[in-house]
Amino acid sequence: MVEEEKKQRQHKEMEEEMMQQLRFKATELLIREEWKESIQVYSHFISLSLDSLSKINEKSEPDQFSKLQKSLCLALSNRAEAKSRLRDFYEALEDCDQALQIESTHFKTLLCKGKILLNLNQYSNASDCFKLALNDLQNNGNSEILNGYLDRCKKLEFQSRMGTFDLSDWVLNGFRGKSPELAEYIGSIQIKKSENRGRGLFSTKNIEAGTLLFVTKAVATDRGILPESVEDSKMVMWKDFVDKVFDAAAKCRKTHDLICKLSTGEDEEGLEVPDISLFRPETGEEKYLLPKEKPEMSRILNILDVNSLTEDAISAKVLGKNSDYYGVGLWILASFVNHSCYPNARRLHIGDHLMVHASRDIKAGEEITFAYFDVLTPLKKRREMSKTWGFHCNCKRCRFEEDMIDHKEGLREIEISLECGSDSSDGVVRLEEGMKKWMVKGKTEKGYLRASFWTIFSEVFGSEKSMRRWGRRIPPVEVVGESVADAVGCDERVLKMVVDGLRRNGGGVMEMEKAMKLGRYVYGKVMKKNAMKALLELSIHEQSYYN
Ligand SMILES: C[S@@+](CC[C@H](N)C(=O)[O-])C[C@H]1O[C@@H](n2cnc3c(N)ncnc32)[C@H](O)[C@@H]1O
Repeated sequence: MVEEEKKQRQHKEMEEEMMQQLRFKATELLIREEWKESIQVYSHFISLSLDSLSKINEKSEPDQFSKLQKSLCLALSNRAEAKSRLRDFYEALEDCDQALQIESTHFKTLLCKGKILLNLNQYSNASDCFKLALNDLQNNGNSEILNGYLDRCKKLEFQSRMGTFDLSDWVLNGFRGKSPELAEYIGSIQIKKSENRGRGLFSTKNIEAGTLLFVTKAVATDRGILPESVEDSKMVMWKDFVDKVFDAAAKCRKTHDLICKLSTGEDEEGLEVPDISLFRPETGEEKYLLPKEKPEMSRILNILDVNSLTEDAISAKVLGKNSDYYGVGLWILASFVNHSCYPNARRLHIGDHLMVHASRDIKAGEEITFAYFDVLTPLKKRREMSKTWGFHCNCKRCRFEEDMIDHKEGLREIEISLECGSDSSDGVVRLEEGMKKWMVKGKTEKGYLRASFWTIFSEVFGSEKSMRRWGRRIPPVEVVGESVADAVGCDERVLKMVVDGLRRNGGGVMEMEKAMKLGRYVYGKVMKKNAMKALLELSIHEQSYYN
């Protein structure tokens, strides 16, 4: 009997020794930031601890039980930290919850959980964690850090609720340092059926130009500065990007299910119309679930073909990056926005966030659209581009121009001379005089046509020689610019030309106000006046600024 007891004690001691060594090893790997290896060792330790705990009677061996529980809690907490570093957020949250079941106020775990929730845009849940940690006695000396996190949660929660974003400091600092931390936000929008274009995003009230419509964080992005072999590099980036999206869908049920709601380009009319509340940052399972099934690679590829956006597209603006920068990404809510050749929204890329704002005034119930390709081009070119996207754009502007080209003499000739690349600067005069002859009276319709022949307008307005020749026979730059901006939304090129023109003409306060108005169309109301002024300066000197 004594012999048996001795054997048992020896076995137990050996087991304890082994666990101690495992714990040391795992901690060492964690300190060395070898996350994967550390997770493996912690997992071994955790399963041994659970096994030992199941064999101990809590009542007869309370000290041993409590000691084991404590080290299990710490191991779960550390494994959560390592998993979160690998962005396995949902698995990490499961570990946090298990640790908190053992010790509901465990400081390290609450801090880790709060940081993960903040990353997942669950600001108020994150805030609850930091508050609990702040109340905990173990937080000795960490109050400052916790209060810092609480302030961030408060700021992001406010942004997310009110849609008040301010990029002024970052802009005025010349985009130095990390891009500002942004919340996700959903303004006055809803998803509805769009006539002949599957589903689309619609405004639920009248919206003023510049107002933010939504801010959303990428599921995944891939970016870089493009070297010489551009196409090869784009292919490598695309593969990397596909893997990241697949990985994100495999790790989280909510992401997987939302991605699966996106169009694969087939049978769009029959697709379900999801409720906008599904996309709110705080909507989500309390339990952090893995997808029911593995994502289907062929489906993901089709979805990415139809929905991924490039950051450097002409209809977008990436703040704080130089011009040879290329980025591709998937932003779920933005994937419900259809294209129009007279779009009323624009996108701004800040870090991983996409901010979409009204680039013209939008009426309640109107569909929100942005341009998938350059819309400052003639109808024929736009037709070619929408074909490569797999659809035929039948928007009001396209229908109007089709009718004009078919019935008004002279318009097709201007288009052809522009296509031939010959000196077509007289085209602006032919167009302006043609519009009088063709009885094009509306400001919007004039804006449509001027937008289509933007290239020749910019050539004439940009050349002193052409201005001397044609200048008196065409409207001033700000009239043309404003009509284009009001009809098809402003664009950086339009803005630059108008600001240049105003400056050349010695623009005063009124002119500056006009430029500021166009600036808000391009960048949205996300910065104060002085930052916008600095940005307008940059749009003029962009080349020298980045060199
Ligand atoms: C990013 S999705 C936009 C949302 C999509 N309508 C849906 O129901 O999920 C892009 C697809 O929408 C359709 N689409 C977008 N703009 C369109 C337009 N102007 N005319 C026709 N179809 C359009 C095309 O099928 C395109 O491949």
